[in-house]
Amino acid sequence: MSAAAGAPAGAAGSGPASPKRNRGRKVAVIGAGSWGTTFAKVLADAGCDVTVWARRPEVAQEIQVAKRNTQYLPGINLPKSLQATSELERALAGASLVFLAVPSQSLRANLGELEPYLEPGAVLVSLVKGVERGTLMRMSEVIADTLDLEPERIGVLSGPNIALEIAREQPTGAVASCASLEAAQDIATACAAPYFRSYVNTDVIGTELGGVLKNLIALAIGIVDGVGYGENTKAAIITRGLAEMTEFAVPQGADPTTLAGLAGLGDLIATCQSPLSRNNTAGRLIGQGFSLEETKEQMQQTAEGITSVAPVLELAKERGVPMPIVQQVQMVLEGTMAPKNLAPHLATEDDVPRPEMSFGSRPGLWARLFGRTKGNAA
Ligand SMILES: NC(=O)C1=CN([C@@H]2O[C@H](COP(=O)(O)OP(=O)(O)OC[C@H]3O[C@@H](n4cnc5c(N)ncnc54)[C@H](OP(=O)(O)O)[C@@H]3O)[C@@H](O)[C@H]2O)C=CC1
Ligand SMILES: O=C(CO)COP(=O)(O)O
Repeated sequence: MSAAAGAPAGAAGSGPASPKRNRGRKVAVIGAGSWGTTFAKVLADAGCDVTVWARRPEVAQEIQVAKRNTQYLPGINLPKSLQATSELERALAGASLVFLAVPSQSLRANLGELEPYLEPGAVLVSLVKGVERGTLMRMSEVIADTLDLEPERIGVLSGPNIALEIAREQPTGAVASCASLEAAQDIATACAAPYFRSYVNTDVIGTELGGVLKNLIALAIGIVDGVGYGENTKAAIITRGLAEMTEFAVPQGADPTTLAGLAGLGDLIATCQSPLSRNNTAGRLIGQGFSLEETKEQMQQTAEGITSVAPVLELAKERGVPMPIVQQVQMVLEGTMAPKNLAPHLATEDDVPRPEMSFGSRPGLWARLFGRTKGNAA
């Protein structure tokens, strides 16, 4: 069992986060889209000396000079101290922590490009919520596979973190995770801004999968919203979606309590409720009758769920885990199921109605989830 999430790192008995704690600490953010730019602001507001890398020089220039990123964060003033560049070497010079905020399908190539400039001992932290097509790897696995780093140098940070809300300094929490609890605490401390606090754990698999899987459920929510179904339907999808996320993640080594926390349920709620969510928005367009291609054309930003559906279902099939909601999302995306039929198929197609929790038929999973076998349940 991984270390349980405790008090937010850096918060114990110390009152509000103090930027002094991070003074002089050089960190880098790779990717200057909505989340990369927002997270760079969080790190700067936590007192770090931050450089964000943008692949387009004009984006780097706008952040560096005007302290704005109008394409991704309209109306947001960025901290004066925030530096930006389109040169990886400059971004990574002296950085002990490197936060990765690019789309999942480009991460492997980006890692290859940045490798020559990494400082010895630098810790890489994925902010990415996707799975690599083809390899079916989570992003921490892609990092390990590409850079051959020890687990203590690979972290993830995830949670209910809609970028624009955080850029407006609306308070929220996250989970920083690493095989080394000390490294997780270090990551959490680096981004401890007054409006952004992180809990820590060593459950990298659960923390990472929470962020990946909630996107798929948010697509389903968007679809039924686009169809015009109401709150009962959405509540059923969120609840069954969490069960589906947990049944998928736990056999892969995730701690069920992680899925019940900020990186699972918390992010699921935020993404399913927010009209700012790109996955939710993409689903809504499809529910309204747009094709997948038309939807992709309309989306200006990354909706990771669209690319994660296939690899997640492949993994689920390999492991014999039923994922009826995600399966139906795939059918709707492929055009083989009408959006209005997603919810009626929601619960089960079994001839005999079954219990809400299906872990009972798999005693090992039941024991992992609840610390006891079904037979000796209190
Ligand atoms: N936005 C959010 O609220 C949150 C997002 N995330 C996750 O963060 C990750 C990044 O998403 P987000 O910032 O929102 O996405 P955006 O679509 O807002 O931005 C994507 C960024 O990646 C860059 N990019 C695109 N393709 C490449 C490439 N091939 N090589 C290098 N850079 C590339 C884009 O550059 P360019 O502008 O030049 O196209 C842009 O800077 C995703 O996995 C997402 O799930 C996690 C938490 C919150
Ligand atoms: O991950 C997110 C919130 O935690 C952002 O969700 P979207 O990618 O759907 O916008």
